[in-house]
Amino acid sequence: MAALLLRTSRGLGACLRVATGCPSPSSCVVAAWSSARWPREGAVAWRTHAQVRHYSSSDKLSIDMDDKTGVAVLKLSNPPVNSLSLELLTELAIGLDKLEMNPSCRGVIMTSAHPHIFSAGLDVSEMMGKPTEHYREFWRAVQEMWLKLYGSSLVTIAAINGSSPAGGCLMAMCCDYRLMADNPKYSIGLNETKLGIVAPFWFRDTMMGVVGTRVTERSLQLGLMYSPAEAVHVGLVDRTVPEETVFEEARTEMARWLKIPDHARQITKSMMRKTTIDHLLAQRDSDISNFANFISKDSIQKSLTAYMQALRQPKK
Ligand SMILES: CCCC/C=C\CC(=O)SCCNC(=O)CCNC(=O)[C@H](O)C(C)(C)COP(=O)(O)OP(=O)(O)OC[C@H]1O[C@@H](n2cnc3c(N)ncnc32)[C@H](O)[C@@H]1OP(=O)(O)O
Repeated sequence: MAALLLRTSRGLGACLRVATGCPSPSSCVVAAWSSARWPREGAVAWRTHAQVRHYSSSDKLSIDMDDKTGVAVLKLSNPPVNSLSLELLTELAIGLDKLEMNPSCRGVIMTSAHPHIFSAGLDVSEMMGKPTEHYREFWRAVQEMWLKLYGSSLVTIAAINGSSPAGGCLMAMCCDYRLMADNPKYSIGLNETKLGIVAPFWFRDTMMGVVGTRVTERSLQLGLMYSPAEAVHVGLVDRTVPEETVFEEARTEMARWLKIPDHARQITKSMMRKTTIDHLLAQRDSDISNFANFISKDSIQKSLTAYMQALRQPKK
């Protein structure tokens, strides 16, 4: 059973089942079955070039999987700023799920198709002037993307080739390793308080896992955005590299991680992240209600409107 699990159902939950004994054999069987049926008909457009398979059901995200190296490249492609709309979040969760189920996939490099911006974070327009049901659906999609990325058993490397505020920083922090272009014009951080909103506990926990409690407390309260050099200094980014080499450096870093036997690395990763994941899973519905209530408040809607207006002003 352990060997079967490792090959077929590889989320971090499955890794810990291998270590501790599988409490849910039926879910393991379902995962193996859906893996065998992937890709689902109609859901995915396929092209095959030698050993590189391109699959995507959206023009906002491209995923190229190289069967020979076991490395997939996931590129965000939602102009102008790769904001995380409901559609893109949904595509991300589906794409990550497919990679997780693909037995030849061992690692993912996440990057942006657009120069200068990794991701502007959550699409603010999804959080403004919409009915409560929309906020609930949107927030569930944010949670789902986080669960898939933070809970991935694959090696995940963020090749941060531009600015990465808020939800963009969250995605990067979910990865196992972060490389950032050394361009001082770029910045990264959780700036939620500057929009008058509050990063939820699982954003906080993710950041604490990367930079520790003190830096998280200061960064979150002040909504700090860090230059690439500052981000390395506080441990938010592992290293900066010349802008034109971000992707190649990510590949080299990936090769280093792939030298570690998958099962040992996966179980270790699972041990590190399981408590944080379980915390959200236990409070998923109340977290959605909290978000929907908070974001619907008039005062918060006014704050977001003012922030977006300021963003639209010509830059000095
Ligand atoms: C209770 C809630 C808890 C958690 C919630 C939220 C987490 C989040 O992720 S909230 C989103 C926070 N994001 C930001 O604050 C980023 C804001 N954007 C920027 O700082 C800059 O746009 C950026 C540095 C990314 C890029 O700068 P520029 O290249 O100079 O582009 P522009 O600023 O001119 O923007 C172009 C265009 O995009 C619109 N935009 C930018 N960010 C967003 C966004 N996050 N959502 C929606 N739209 C966004 C911007 O308004 C411009 O629009 P137009 O003026 O209509 O062209």
